[in-house]
Amino acid sequence: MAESLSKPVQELLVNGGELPKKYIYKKGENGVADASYPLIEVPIIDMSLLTSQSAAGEEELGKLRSALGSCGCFQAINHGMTASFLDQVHEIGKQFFALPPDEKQKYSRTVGDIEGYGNDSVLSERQTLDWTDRLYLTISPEDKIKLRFWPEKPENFREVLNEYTRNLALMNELLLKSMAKSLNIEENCFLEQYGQGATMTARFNFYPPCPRPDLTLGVKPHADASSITFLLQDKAVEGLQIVKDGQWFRVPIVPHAILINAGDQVEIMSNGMLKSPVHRVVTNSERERLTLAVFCLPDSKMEIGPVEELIDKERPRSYKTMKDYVAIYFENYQLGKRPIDAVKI
Ligand SMILES: O=C(O)CCC(=O)C(=O)O
Ligand SMILES: [Fe+2]
Repeated sequence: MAESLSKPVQELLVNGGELPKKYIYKKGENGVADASYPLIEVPIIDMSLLTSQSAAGEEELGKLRSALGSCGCFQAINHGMTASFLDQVHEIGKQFFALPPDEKQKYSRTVGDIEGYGNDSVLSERQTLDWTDRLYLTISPEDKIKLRFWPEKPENFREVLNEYTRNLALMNELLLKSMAKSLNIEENCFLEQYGQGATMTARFNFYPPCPRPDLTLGVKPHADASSITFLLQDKAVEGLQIVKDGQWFRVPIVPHAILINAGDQVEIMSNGMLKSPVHRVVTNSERERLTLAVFCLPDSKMEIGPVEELIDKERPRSYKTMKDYVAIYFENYQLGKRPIDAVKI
């Protein structure tokens, strides 16, 4: 079936009316039970300690390894960005979604492209759509940026997003090295698989209030195709949930921390020692929620696979080596499969 575009979620219920069927899961089918879910304790990691040669530095590397090896995520603090700067990053997203529909539509994505403003791609008639509108942008490298999708309002949008990108690019490099060190392998092992054409993409996720949280999902369960994902959560409104040991948990908000999770490509490169967690977003009937996810992706022309030093008798190779994991990801995602299973041995 050819892809079709649908009306922004934000505009669906402005004049009242019924929740459209294509957003509705059958009772219970969205997996959201009536009972509330427990909060998970997400480890907090002090980024400034990761480069320290001290005992505290060693300890932080140990925490990093155990966080990514168990729940697959952690809250990064002391990351070098001020609270007021992160508030600005959040604000540019909020202000964009608050613009009149005509203004936002100037940046609409087109059929077959994921970049730009829009909502879930309609790829099959049976698909249940996510209750969210998005603004999806390539933010690095510069020559892959498509400025026609970058809002001109608010005025500081481009400047703020560029500065955020520069900060996260440095953090990505620091983390890839720290992850390698924490696994006692040469610090450039993961970076070497990155290549020259590595990219970063940003996705502003806007979740309008939804009258039936029991029948919808903000984002259906998935793990990320990235190597590393940086999530700037909404400071005031919860919604993210994560699977650990087969159970769903709510992810707490830590204001001005960046929630960092391993994506599938780190799980693959680390031969499964670091985990790409399955997560979803639930809706709520009262408050809108805005988050910004930034995905770091290795060069699609590079071969990605488990680092040799992490393969041995006790831990045999668990994943194939491949190029362009993102393409494999979307092919399988559309078929309703967990993409990483397609590259498991
Ligand atoms: O909005 C969130 O809390 C998470 C969004 C997410 O999982 C994604 O954009 O991949
Ligand atoms: Fe995600």
